[in-house]
Amino acid sequence: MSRSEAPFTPPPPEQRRALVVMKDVSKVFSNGTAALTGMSLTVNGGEFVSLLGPSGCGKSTALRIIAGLGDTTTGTIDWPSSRINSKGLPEGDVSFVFQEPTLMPWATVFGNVYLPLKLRGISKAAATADILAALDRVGLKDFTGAYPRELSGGMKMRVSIARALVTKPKLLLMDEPFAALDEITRQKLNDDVLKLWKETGITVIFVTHSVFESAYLSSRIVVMKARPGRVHADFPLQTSLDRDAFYRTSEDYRQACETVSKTLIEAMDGEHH
Ligand SMILES: Nc1ncnc2c1ncn2[C@@H]1O[C@H](COP(=O)(O)OP(=O)(O)OP(=O)(O)O)[C@@H](O)[C@H]1O
Repeated sequence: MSRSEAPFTPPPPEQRRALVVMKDVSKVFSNGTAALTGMSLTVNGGEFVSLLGPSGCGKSTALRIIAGLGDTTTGTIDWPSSRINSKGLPEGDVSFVFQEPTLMPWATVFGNVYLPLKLRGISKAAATADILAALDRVGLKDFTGAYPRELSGGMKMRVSIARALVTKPKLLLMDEPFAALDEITRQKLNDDVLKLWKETGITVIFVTHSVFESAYLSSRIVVMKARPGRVHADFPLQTSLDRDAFYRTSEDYRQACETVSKTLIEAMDGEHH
């Protein structure tokens, strides 16, 4: 990537309308586990927010609740800038990418990306342009006819991202999407996701265990604390540099990693390792 590109900057104010507002959310599972308590978080349009924290601090639970994949015990989730359906969910505005690509092995790359549109009753002919555009975005337009077994782990994850993008969501929720990939593939996918974020203006909430990954990707970091899960720290991460291979070896990045790392250690203070 050339150094002449615009530096990494947070989205302009007009994009920064609240997209999702989690207010005082608690979650107690039926076995009595208090996964979240009093969690409040407002994510604005155009942000790239990483949720970071020790194992079991409720990152996935928070993401699933935002996605409507689980109820809150108390508290509310509001979508101030979305149209809400009868289930209280923002119709079509949210997509989820899991750690496992969860592709259908019997369907081609094209068929896998078609699925969310098929479920909405859209014909293949009407969906084709959007499917190809989503595959192009993740660099897979030459693999439409391939089957998942023919793809590498990174490519499978790209298909999973294309499937999430094909519905043109405002918000992309990613739960440790690259944790199972090797380091080089992971860095490549980090760059691809950043490019996607910059080019489309999509809002991302990204769950990760990695200080380095969160410091590389995010415009804002939310560090959570465990037992019960809650927000420990919430801060923006700005830099004068574009985030690319040069950024990875820059002083700005080193400082960002140090800040995130110190905050994470604070959040884990008192835990037994
Ligand atoms: N369906 C469930 N039933 C009971 N307890 C659950 C359930 N799902 C999660 N938990 C518990 O809730 C707490 C938060 O879990 P969660 O998976 O949200 O944490 P996490 O921060 O994403 O963890 P990790 O980083 O290890 O993935 C944990 O103690 C977990 O064991």
